Amino acid sequence: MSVQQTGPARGEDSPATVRTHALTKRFRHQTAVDAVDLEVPVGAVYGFLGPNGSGKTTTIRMLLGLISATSGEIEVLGEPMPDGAARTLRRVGALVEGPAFHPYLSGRANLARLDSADPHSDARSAPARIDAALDRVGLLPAATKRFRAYSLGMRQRLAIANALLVPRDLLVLDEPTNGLDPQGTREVRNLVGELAADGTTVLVSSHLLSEVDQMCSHVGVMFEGRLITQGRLDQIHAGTAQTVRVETDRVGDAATTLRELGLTDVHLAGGHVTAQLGEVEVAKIVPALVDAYVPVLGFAVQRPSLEDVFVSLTGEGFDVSG
Ligand SMILES: Nc1ncnc2c1ncn2[C@@H]1O[C@H](COP(=O)(O)OP(=O)(O)OP(=O)(O)O)[C@@H](O)[C@H]1O
Repeated sequence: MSVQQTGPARGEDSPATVRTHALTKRFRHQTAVDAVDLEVPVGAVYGFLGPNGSGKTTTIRMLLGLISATSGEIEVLGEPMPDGAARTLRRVGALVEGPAFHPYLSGRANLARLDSADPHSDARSAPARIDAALDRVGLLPAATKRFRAYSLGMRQRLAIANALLVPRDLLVLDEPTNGLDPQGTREVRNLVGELAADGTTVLVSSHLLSEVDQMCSHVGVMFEGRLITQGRLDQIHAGTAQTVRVETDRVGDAATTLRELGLTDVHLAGGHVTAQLGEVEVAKIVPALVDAYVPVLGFAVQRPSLEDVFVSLTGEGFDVSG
C-alpha cells in the first residue's frame, strides 16, 4: 500500500510546522509507527485520523519528545527533535494526557497552580496570562467556580486553556473530544476552529471520521502504524471517484445515455441509475438525458465521504462509531 500524497508537493521549501521522515517506533516485536512521513502545513487544522491502536498517540508522543523514536527524523517548528526541544517546546501547547486538576479548586486557581509548577513561566505575568487563556476558551465567567462543578466540555476547555498559558505556534491535541458528551464535543470543536482562525496551527488526533471531516482543513490517515494518505481534505475528496445519480422512471434509457457520454460502472436500480463520473463534464449530463427523452426527476453528483476514501485505501471498513 503506497502513501497517497495530495496538496503541495513534499519538499524542504514548503513551510511545515511538523515534518517527519521515516519515523518509526517499535515496542519489542510490534511496529507501532512504521516509516511515517508526516507533513503539517503552517496554519492547518490537521486531523490525525485512525482507528484505535493505529499509532496516533505514539506518533504524537514522539513529536513532543515524550518517548524516543526507534528511527527516523522529526522537525517541529523548524527545529530537529529531540535536540531542539528546549527551544521548540515552549512554542508548542499540548494536550496529550489531561492535566491533573484539583476538584475543589476553581478553574482559575487550578491554572495558577499548574503555571507556577512550570519552571519557565513568569510569575509576574501569570494573572494576566491565566485570565487571557480562560477568556480564550470562554471560561472567564466560570473562572471562580470549582472544577468539580464544571461540565465535561468545560473541563476539557480548561485543559486546553492550560496549553495556552503562553502564546503558541502549534497546538497538539490528542483525542480532545474523547469521552465528551455531544455538547462538550461541540464546544471543543468550535474552540479548535476559533484557535485556527487566530493563526495557530493545530494537530488534532481523532478516531472519528465525521469529526475530522467537519473540523479539519487537512488530514493524515493512520492504519496499522502506517500513514496511508495525507493532504488537504478537499483535494483528497476531489482525488477520488465521484458518483452521479439520476432519478427517473426510464432507467434503461438513462443508463444508455450515461454510457454513451462516457460514464462508467453504470448501475440500474428501481427508480434510479448511478454511474462513475470520471472525466465527463457534469454540465453535459442533464441536457443529454433530456435530448434522449429521459425524464429527469432528480440529479446529484455525490462526492465520496472520507469513509469511502478509507475503505478504498485499506479494503476495510472504518469503525465510525469508535
Ligand atoms: N508503551 C507501550 N508498550 C507496548 N506497546 C505499546 C505502547 N504504547 C503503545 N503501544 C502499542 O502500539 C500500538 C499503537 O498505539 P497508539 O496508542 O499509538 O494508537 P492510537 O492510534 O493512539 O490508538 P488509541 O486511540 O487507542 O490510543 C498499539 O497496538 C499499542 O498497544
